Amino acid sequence: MNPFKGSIAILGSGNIGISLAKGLIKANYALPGQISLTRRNITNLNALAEQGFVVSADNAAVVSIADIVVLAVLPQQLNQLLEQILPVIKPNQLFISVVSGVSCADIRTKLGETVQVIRAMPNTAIAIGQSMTCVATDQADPENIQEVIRMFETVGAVVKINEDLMTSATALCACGIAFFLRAIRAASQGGVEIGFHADEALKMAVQTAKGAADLLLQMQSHPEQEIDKVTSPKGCTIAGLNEMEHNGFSSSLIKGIKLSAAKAGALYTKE
Ligand SMILES: NC(=O)C1=CN([C@@H]2O[C@H](COP(=O)(O)OP(=O)(O)OC[C@H]3O[C@@H](n4cnc5c(N)ncnc54)[C@H](O)[C@@H]3O)[C@@H](O)[C@H]2O)C=CC1
Ligand SMILES: O=C(O)[C@@H]1CCC=N1
Repeated sequence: MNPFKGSIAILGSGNIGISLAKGLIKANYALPGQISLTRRNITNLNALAEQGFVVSADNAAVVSIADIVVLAVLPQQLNQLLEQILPVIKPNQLFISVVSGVSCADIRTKLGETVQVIRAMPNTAIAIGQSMTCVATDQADPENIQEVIRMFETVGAVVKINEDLMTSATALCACGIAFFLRAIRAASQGGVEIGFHADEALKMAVQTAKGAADLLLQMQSHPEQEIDKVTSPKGCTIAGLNEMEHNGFSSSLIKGIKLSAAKAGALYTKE
């Protein structure tokens, strides 16, 4: 892998900003000294400073020297942040926004038409190189799109999508981590009811979920193909599965994902 040579500023180093920083280091995309992390209260970044990351509360200072700027604050915190950095941005500077519900055009409206804006929607598994990241832009240059795809490919899988699907990607992939985690927790709770200690039930549920995901990834098969191999006629799997469906298992996931997507599209207020 060809490491990135420039400097990266991650503005808003909370859950996803820190996960991204850790993932990029783990993947050898950059060295800690190439990555500046900002946050309102930087004492929360002491451990990362000790690992060699540049830590600062001064967004404008780090943007003024950055080749790539990652916007990783909450949607409701974005306008104030953009006002802070507006005086120091450089023409054609590359901005990667992971902020949900904010378009490339929204960001250019605040920073000016010369900046390059690409949106990325990773998930927290980026910290261990297992993100599903969707990337979209309206008018960024192809070489910048390639660099952003390369960056996120070092920390998981990447799909380039149309920008109008970014809120859907937020629900399915970024929120999706939480949905699958809750499913694993529920399975482990079921495991406790049928006789296992909580720790062993969780371990069994986690490995079983991992096996299910890996089956699909490695066999390139459809979930129902794999389900058909488990459901013996008159057996216990189909009995359990149908009971779950009678109680709305698939329907509940579908409805939750639809609601998340609608909410993701309404998180940002332009003014
Ligand atoms: N958490 C997740 O799994 C994902 C989150 N996102 C998006 O990433 C963004 C951040 O989400 P989280 O990391 O979960 O939120 P968070 O609340 O953990 O992190 C945001 C950070 O920004 C800092 N911040 C706020 N204003 C600032 C400013 N002016 N200057 C510097 N730092 C500032 C806050 O102190 C906080 O540490 C959101 O827009 C969210 O929609 C996208 C994909 C996944
Ligand atoms: O819950 C949220 O709003 C953010 C966006 C995607 C994941 N977390």
